[in-house]
Amino acid sequence: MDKTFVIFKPDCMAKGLVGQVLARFESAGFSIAAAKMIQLTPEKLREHYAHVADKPFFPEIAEFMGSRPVIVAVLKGEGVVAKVRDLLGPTDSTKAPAGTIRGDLGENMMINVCHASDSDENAQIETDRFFDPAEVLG
Ligand SMILES: Nc1ncnc2c1ncn2[C@@H]1O[C@H](COP(=O)(O)OP(=O)(O)OP(=O)(O)O)[C@@H](O)[C@H]1O
Repeated sequence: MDKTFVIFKPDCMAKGLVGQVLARFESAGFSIAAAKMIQLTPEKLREHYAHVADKPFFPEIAEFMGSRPVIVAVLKGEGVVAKVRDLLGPTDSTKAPAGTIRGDLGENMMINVCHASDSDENAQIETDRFFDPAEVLG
C-alpha cells in the first residue's frame, strides 16, 4: 500500500484545524497508518529541512516548527503521495487555489498548515526519521 508522511504544523495545531484537515485526507480515501504528537527538536529539524538549511529563511522555519508540539502521521492509500500534495496545494498559501487546504486555511509560504512528502522515497525516509517500523500499520 502507498504511504506518505505528514506533519500537522504549529499553525494547524494552534488554530484547531487538525480535525478538518484530517477529514479532507480521509474523505479522499486515505487512512492513518501511524500518528503521534511530538515536539520537534533542533536536531530533527536540521535533518528534516536539510535541503533548505543554507537558505536565509531556515532559522525562521526552525523556530516556527519548534514553537509548539506538532502531530506527525503516516497516511496510506492508493496514490497517496501525489494526491495529498494536490489536496494541500502549492507551498505558498497565498498562491494556493481555493478548495486546497493551503488555499483555504494557510497564510503564507511558511505558515502553510501541513507538510507532506514529495516522493515515495522521501516518504520512507521521513517516516523512518519519526517512527519505528513497528509503529506503522502495513
Ligand atoms: N521562501 C520561503 N520563505 C519562507 N519559508 C519558506 C520559503 N520556501 C520554503 N519555505 C518553508 O520551507 C518548507 C520546505 O520548503 P520546500 O521547498 O521543501 O516546500 P514543500 O515541500 O512544499 O514544503 P513542506 O516540506 O512543508 O511540504 C516550506 O513548507 C516552508 O515552510
